[in-house]
Amino acid sequence: MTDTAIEAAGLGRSFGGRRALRDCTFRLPTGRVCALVGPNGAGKSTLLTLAAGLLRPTEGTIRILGTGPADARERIAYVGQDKPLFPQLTIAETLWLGRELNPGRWDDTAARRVVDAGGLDPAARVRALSGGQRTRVALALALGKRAEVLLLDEPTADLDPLARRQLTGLLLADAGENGTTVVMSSHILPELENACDHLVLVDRGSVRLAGGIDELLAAHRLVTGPASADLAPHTVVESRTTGRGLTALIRPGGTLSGDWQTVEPSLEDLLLAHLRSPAAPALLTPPAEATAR
Ligand SMILES: Nc1ncnc2c1ncn2[C@@H]1O[C@H](COP(=O)(O)OP(=O)(O)OP(=O)(O)O)[C@@H](O)[C@H]1O
Repeated sequence: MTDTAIEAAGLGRSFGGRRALRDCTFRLPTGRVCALVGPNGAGKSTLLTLAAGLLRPTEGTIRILGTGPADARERIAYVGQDKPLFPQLTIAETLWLGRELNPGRWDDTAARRVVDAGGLDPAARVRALSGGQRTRVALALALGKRAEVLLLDEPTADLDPLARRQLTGLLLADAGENGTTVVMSSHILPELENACDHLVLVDRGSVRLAGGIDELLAAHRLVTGPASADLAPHTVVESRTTGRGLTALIRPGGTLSGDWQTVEPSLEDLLLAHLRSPAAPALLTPPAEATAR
């Protein structure tokens, strides 16, 4: 048994000489629900496909549940953005195939719960489903597999707001009951803030932040003070002069003087400040620190 779901050490992947991912070193403990965020083209899908063993690294290593992704394949469920399903099969036949491909693991109740919650007719053919309905079937297959690590690439992007909330709720309840580790990429920050307890921020192929969301937020302060005040002992992620003086997102490197008004940033404050300041140093809070091999 390992308490590490994913461990990357110096992980990188190039496509035709262009590095999509570089020098990623982080650890994700088991049982966490991890938000994988970053701008378009940051490398999130590349990281998920490396974790799923569908792509090989060109640098470094990635280990899942203490082993290589290929050896962990039965214990991983991956739902990519294209959600490949057989269009000619019905939903019932698709779930039957899931059971046949996962002997000894398949949880029919979990899979059917996802399909039934969307009011889908089991006799409907996949080719007749809408994009959001196909997403539901793909998530039903992933939950039915009873995987220990769920890798979900923008799982809710094509769902309507009600379906998004309902499916996220189902997913989290199922993961909580079974101790499943979930990694999900998304651009919908409020959804992630409510659903996730762990964060990996990728930007331009590099990991910029990794760790528990509470720990990452607690390591930062949003401060406002007079434009002349000194932030020297602290790590400044981003600073701006506004009508109210100087506003900055910092990592305190000691006690802040009385000149500053301070609040804990929101997740959005934290992410946007890091994305606007690509030169700010990366931060991995302790559970996310990995030992480079
Ligand atoms: N198979 C491929 N061949 C060539 N380049 C690729 C391939 N897959 C990804 N890339 C490149 O790698 C970089 C990272 O892409 P990736 O799809 O991982 O980003 P992403 O963070 O998932 O983006 P998005 O939020 O838009 O889905 C991009 O520059 C992309 O063009």
